[in-house]
Formats: sequence, C-alpha cells, structure tokens
Amino acid sequence: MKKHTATEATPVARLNTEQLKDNIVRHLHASLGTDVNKASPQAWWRATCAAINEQVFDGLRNTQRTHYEKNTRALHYFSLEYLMGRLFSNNLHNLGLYDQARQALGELGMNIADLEDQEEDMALGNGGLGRLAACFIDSLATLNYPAIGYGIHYEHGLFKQSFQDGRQIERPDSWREYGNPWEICRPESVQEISVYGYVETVYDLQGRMKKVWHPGRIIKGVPWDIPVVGYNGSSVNVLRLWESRASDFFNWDVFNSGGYIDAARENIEAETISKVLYPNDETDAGKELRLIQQYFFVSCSLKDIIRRYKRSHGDDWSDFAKQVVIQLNDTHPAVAIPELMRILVDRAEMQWDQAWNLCQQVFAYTNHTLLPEALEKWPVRLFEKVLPRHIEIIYEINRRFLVEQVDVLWPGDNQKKRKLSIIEEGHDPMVRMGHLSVVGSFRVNGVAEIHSTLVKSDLFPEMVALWPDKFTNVTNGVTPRRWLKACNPRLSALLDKQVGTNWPTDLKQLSKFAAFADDPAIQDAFMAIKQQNKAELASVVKKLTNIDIDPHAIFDIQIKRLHEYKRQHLNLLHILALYRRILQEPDYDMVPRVFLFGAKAAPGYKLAKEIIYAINKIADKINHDKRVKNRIKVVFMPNYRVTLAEKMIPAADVSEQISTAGKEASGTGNMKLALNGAVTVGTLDGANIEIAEEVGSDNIAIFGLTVDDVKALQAKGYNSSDYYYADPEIKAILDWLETDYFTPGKPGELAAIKRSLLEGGDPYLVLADFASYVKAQEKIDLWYRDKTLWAKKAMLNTASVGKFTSDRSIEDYVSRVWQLQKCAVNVK
Ligand SMILES: NC(=O)[C@H]1O[C@H](CO)[C@@H](O)[C@H](O)[C@H]1O
Repeated sequence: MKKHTATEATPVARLNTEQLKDNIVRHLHASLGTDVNKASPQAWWRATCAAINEQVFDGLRNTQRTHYEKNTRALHYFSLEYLMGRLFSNNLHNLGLYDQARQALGELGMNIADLEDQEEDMALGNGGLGRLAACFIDSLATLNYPAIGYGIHYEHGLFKQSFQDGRQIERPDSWREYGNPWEICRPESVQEISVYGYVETVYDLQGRMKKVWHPGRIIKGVPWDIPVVGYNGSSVNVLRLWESRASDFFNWDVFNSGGYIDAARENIEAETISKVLYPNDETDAGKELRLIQQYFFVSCSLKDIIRRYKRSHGDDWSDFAKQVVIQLNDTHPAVAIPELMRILVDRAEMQWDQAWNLCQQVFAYTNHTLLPEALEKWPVRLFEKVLPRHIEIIYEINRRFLVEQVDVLWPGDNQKKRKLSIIEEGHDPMVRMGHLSVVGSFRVNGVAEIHSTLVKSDLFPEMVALWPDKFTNVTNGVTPRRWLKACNPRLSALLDKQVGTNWPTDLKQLSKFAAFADDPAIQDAFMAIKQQNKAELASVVKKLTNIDIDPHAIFDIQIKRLHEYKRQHLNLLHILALYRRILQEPDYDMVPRVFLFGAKAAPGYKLAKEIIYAINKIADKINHDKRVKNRIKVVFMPNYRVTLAEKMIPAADVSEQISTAGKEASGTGNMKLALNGAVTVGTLDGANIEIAEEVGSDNIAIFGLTVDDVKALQAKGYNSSDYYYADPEIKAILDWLETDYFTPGKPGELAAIKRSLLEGGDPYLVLADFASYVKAQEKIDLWYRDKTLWAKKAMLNTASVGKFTSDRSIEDYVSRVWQLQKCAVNVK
C-alpha cells in the first residue's frame, strides 16, 4: 500500500458508475421525493448535485478537521466579487467523477449536458477581478493551501443582458430563486455588525481615554458556505459569503403601536445590503450602500476569523499574525484595516502601536487598475455618517503616517504630505482607499509585470521611496481545470495522449506539445478539434441570435466587459473598413471572418451602451448584405458570462486583446484564449507582453503604441483629427457613422462614437492605433491562408502558455506574500 507524503493528500475512494447511479436515484427518492420515470431535468440535476455533495462534504469535513488539528496558518481572501459560473461540471471534474457521472446518467436515460444547463451561473462578479478570485480559490484548494474566501452572498448577481433593437436591456439575475445546491447556511456562525450612530469619549477609573461607539443600526450577517473542491481529491476549502438581515427580525413594540411598515422597514433596509452586486467594472460607485456592503462583509469576516482564532488562542494575540494573512482584492475591502484597528484597540484594549504593528503584518493589497476613475475615494462626510469611529481611526493612522514616515523622508514638504495623505483635502475631503491600503499593508502587488512597474512608477512612486520592499508583482493566471480540462474536452484528450495527464496540475507539461507543432498528423488532429468546437459554437450562435455562421471562417473573438479602454470600437472600425473595401471592390480578397463579441456595459455607462448598439446595427446590415457574400459576419452574443465564455473560447481562432497600452492591468481572457489555441492580436499591454514572451513573436500579432509611446504622444499633445484628415479610410468610416446607412431613417444614431473620437479627443488613442491594427489583421489573414503555418502557431500558443496557470500565481503569492504551508488532508 503506497505511503502518502505529508504534502500529498490521501486520495478519496472514487465512486464507480454503479455507486453513482444508486446515489443519484436514492436522492431522487429521498431528497426530492420524486421518481426516475417522472423526474424533471431540474430534479435530476438536484439529485445528482446531492450525490456529488456527499463526496464534497466528506472532503470538507476532512479538510477542516485536518486544518484544525494542524492549527494551520491560513489565507483569507477578501473580495467583493467571485465570478464562479456553474459548479456542476467543475466539481465533477475536480472530484475525477465526470466520466462516471456522464456514464451513470446516460444509463439512467439522461444527457449530462441537459443537467448542466439546469444550473444558473453564480455571477457574483463583474469581470476579470471577480473571475480571478474564483480561479485563485480553485488553485488554493488544488494546491492544498489552507484558505478561506470571504465575500457577499448577493441575492442578485450581475444583471442578465438581452438586446432590444440592438440596445442592451438589463434584467435582475435571480440565480438562487429556487435555491442553490452548492451552498450550506451556517446559522451557528452568524455575526452582528454596527453602522451609523455616534462615538462617545469616556475615561475609565485609571483616567485612560476610551472610545465607545453607539451604533445607529445593527445588522445580522448570515454566512453561506460554498465548498471549493480542489482538483484530484485534494482539499475542499470554503468560500464563505455573508447575507444581511435585520438583527431582530421584527420589532413587535413598533408593530403593536401600529407601525407595521416601520417594523418591517428595518428588515427590508437590512436585506438591501446583500441584495445586489454593483454592476460597475472599473468605476468607483461612490454610493452609501456600496460603502456599507464593503464594511458589512469585512466586519463579519474579521469577527469570524477572530472567533476561530480565539477558539485555540483565547485572548493571546501573539500568534495572530502567524496564523492569519488577509489579501485585499483591490481597495473594495480596504475598510478592513480601520475595522481590525477598532476591534484591537476598542474591544481588545490593545495599545495603538501594538495593534498597528499587528495590522501591518496581516494585510496585503492587490491593485488591479490604474484608471483614475476606478481608484476608490469615499467622502469623509459619508464615513462620519456611516462609520463614525472608523474615520477617527483613519485620521490617527494618517497623522502617524505623515509624521513618522513622510515627514522623516521629506521634512517640511507639505506638497508631499498633501499628495501622500490618506485624506484628500478640499471642499469635500475624501478618504483615498488606495493610500490607506498601501499604508496598512505589508505587501502591495500589481497583476502583471508592466502593471506592477506602472503601479510603482506612476501610481505610488513616493510610497515606493518609503517602502521599496513592500511592492512586488504577481502575474495573473487562470485555472486550467475550468478553462481547458472542463470546457475543451476534445483538446484535453489530445493533450493527455501527447504530453501525459499531469498538465491540469502542472501546466508547464504543455511545453512538450511544442514538439508536435510541425507534425502533420497532430496538426490535423488539433485543427479538427478546433473545427468541431467551431461547429458546436455555430449552433449555439444560431440558437441565441438566429445568425448563421460558417465554421470554416476565421472565428475572431473579443469577449470582456465593454469599456472604451478595451476598444471594442477599434475592432468595429476595422470591420467597417473591411466592409467598405468589399463594397468598393466586390472581389476584395479576404479569408471569410466571423467577428464575435461578448460584453456587458455598466448600466450607467452611456458611451459603452452606444458602442453595443452600433455593433448590433452594423452587424445587422453586414449580415444581410448579399454583396458581402459571407466574407464578414458580425455576432454580438447576448448575456456574456462564464458559461458562455466556456463555449466560445475553445472555438476561437483569433483573440482580440487590443486595449490602449497601459490601461489593461493584466487581462485573463487573453490567457484562456491562447491556452485553447487562439492566436492573439494585441497591444503590448498588461499580460499580453508576457504572453508574447512565452509564445514568441512569430505566434502573436502585436501592434500599436507601447506604454512609452502613449505617454510621449500624450505629452506632445494628441490630436485625433490629424488621423481623421490624414487617413481617408478613417474619415470615410467615421463619416459613415453619421449617416442613416446602418439606421435607416435615423441619421446620426451611431454618431456618438465619432464624436467621442473627434470632439471627445479619443482618450484611448483609437485612431492613433488604427493603421497598425489593420496591418496586424492583414497579417492574420495571410497566416490563416497557410493551414500548416496557422496550425503550428495555434499549437505553439497552447504549448507555450503554461506560465499562466493560476497555480503558478498562487505559488508566487505564497513565496512573495503569504508564506503558507501546504497541508495534506487526512481522510477519516
Ligand atoms: N477589473 C478587472 O477586471 C481588473 O482586474 C483583472 C484581474 O486582475 C485584470 O486582469 C484586469 O486587467 C483589470 O482591469
């Protein structure tokens, strides 16, 4: 019997198909009270989830017991977003039960794909930042690191998107309307948090000053645990999400005095906190409810961590920083810093210096953007209203920072103080959450090499001067379990054959696939898989949009949130240029190409919604224009989300990563698409630079201004009209947008884009990069004509991006930030 090493988990006995069949039928009967011959697909799905959960809960129990027995140091990931997608197939793959389940269900007359479609996406995030959190907790469990993800149990996730006459329509996302089989309520760990009220200064018998916060409202935090199943039967960690409720459900006194509405009001207001995810990506909401959301989940989470710590340490805080490390996923949870100070100083009566020292050993902060509008700042007056004690603590943190740090390095330099102060002075003073996060953390990282460099050089240069070792980089990654193994089974099977089966947990193994890049048989197998995936996507496109697309055309995909800096409108201008060339030269020679878009715009982001409208209107015109002869098709997939990404990414030939250099901190879609054999058209921005380093300049089409070029052009003074007047193609296509060609009878309906690029000054340099973008696309067209050349490039992308597994990111965080020990789970 093979003896298992300390870091290697004792493998869990895998169920076989027969046992799984029995368990599913047993749950149909016992958990759902129905029968095989009348059960709905929804019932089959829930019964199968229940059967899977037996394994999941075993792992959870063993993991939690092992961590408790070994008193492990653990990572606590604080994130306002977790873009999880569906868990059914993910949990089956990670438990190594997918094939058994497909077999078992097949023998019971059910198609596993139909059951997968019963599940709503758990879309508790906006985009990259939320999805990164989901990939990270998958890797933490797979690598056997003790970790807990903390967040909010939103009743409504990111809105559902549909199109009406080409315009985005938002509808609420009631993802758990009929209950979510992957969550467990933990009433035994309910927490209560305070908001509003006032602070009283009192003196104790020894004359020591104490601060007493008299809250205006108490909110209850109810935790829901979602088990996070590691791959290969390793750890099962927890994602703990907090739901808000009124502390005491019903105020009978108010009710009996006839104030029914008032009695219920408390409850309704309390529930609004975890009601809905703010749908803004990269913009600071600045709303009171958003601040309360941030405080609610960090306060519940800190109290939960301290409750667990005290179980084995009582009031001895000396091991707290050894046991606990907290990663702040952007500034959204930064209020955790003054909250821990409040708990240590006001509740545990710790001396300020000791408490501050502890804080700075516990918190680490990840920055995800340089966009000024995304850097959170809260009005001091809002803090005074919602968190009166915390603003006092922030003032004290700031006072000591300016005196003990800033004034030491820059004595008497008030300008430096104004720039570095956590408080931004002015008629409406603001709390700079980025500054607070840096001052209160022992480590600060960006999410790609170029981004981390810009965080140091452009965002926090003085902070770097104060704490040079505090700043580091951890390039993002994606979990290969969801983004290759589960979403692209055909390619996974080929890779298993060519490079062995360890690549899901050792993605660097993919580099062995490069050896086959010139092998005609493997090239054919690889491209045949791509073709099958494209045919499959074509039927999804037909079902969702009723547009027919040819799987033999180039599938050119741009999937990400709609934002000007991601430049979906640059992609659209290229499409217009091609369309115009075809109209001018009916025999214009190009490889047929299908341009596929997937993107949600924040409901309040007007220009983003105009870009969606323009893409849809232009798509409609081109797709129905016989003169195009199917050389171009444009498709905007509605309701882009994780599950749709899993269907689109395996079918991609071309990956559009065309942001203005210096704006996309990293990107992660770029990694997923390259991993699935797409060739990137991209700028030297974010992780595109590292992808280019890994795949080699022959296997990527880089174009456009670099970060330094952008800075130089802006310093010199960028005038977009120069490009408009200098390039007749640009002029023609922009002028086209002012006509009613794409919006018959409604001239100028699409002019908002032209206005933003001319009068609006084209802040993201779309026109400056247009010509080189078109060149890069011509290169793609040329490459694709040579099937063996293309197959080689596509295969080398898959083979060369092993670096971008989130397992590598996690190991980087462990060595540069968290100092965690792997903990093999003992199975009992
Ligand atoms: N809001 C985001 O998605 C941000 O975080 C992601 C994860 O770090 C980054 O990849 C992305 O470039 C950035 O804009």
